[in-house]
Amino acid sequence: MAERRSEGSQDAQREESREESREEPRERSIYDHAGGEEALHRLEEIFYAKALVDPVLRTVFPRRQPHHVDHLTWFTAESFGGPDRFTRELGFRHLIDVHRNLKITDEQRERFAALYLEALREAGLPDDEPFLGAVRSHIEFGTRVAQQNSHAASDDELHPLREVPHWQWPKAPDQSL
Ligand code: HEM
Repeated sequence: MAERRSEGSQDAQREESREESREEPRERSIYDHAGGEEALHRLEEIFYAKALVDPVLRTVFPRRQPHHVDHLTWFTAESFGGPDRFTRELGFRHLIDVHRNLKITDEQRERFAALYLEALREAGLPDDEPFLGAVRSHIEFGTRVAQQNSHAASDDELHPLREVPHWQWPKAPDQSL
């Protein structure tokens, strides 16, 4: 039978997790800081539910695609320093292909980014500035790449990115001194 924790040791555990949350975010991967696969999956699920009913995005997301949330989770996990499942199982070329010819408008790109940040809050992911900064820049960059690729009439017009980007923590203010 599992040993029951005494009141004292529960207090110690709570104290320990408070200590952990005070840990400098940049000391671990963005993926671990976010809460790993489970947290990112929750975020993508909330985001996708919003996108599917959004009037601005309805034309690009007319119906639920069964793999969308999983694939988005794999991509984000890999980009944030987690497992490289997206590259191993799908490959970056797949990402280019799915956005081709979508003709994403500025309004759609901006709405996609806004809903993503809304979902981030609702999913209960960390809300410290370094993490929010990393997600904002990741989504800003990613939506621009997707938009450019969605209009490319030939391969020459594609964004030059050819692999899942490895996102970094934003620079701490004191590092720029
Ligand atoms: C950071 C930006 C973005 C990332 C990381 C991303 C990633 C992905 C991924 C992983 C898929 C799944 C492909 C599959 O199921 O195999 C996908 C599909 C798709 N994306 Fe994006 N995307 C981004 C931006 C956008 C934007 C701005 C739009 C349109 C406003 C868009 C529209 C779509 C559509 C329509 C599909 C295909 C249909 C579907 O799976 O629902 N994406 N994207």
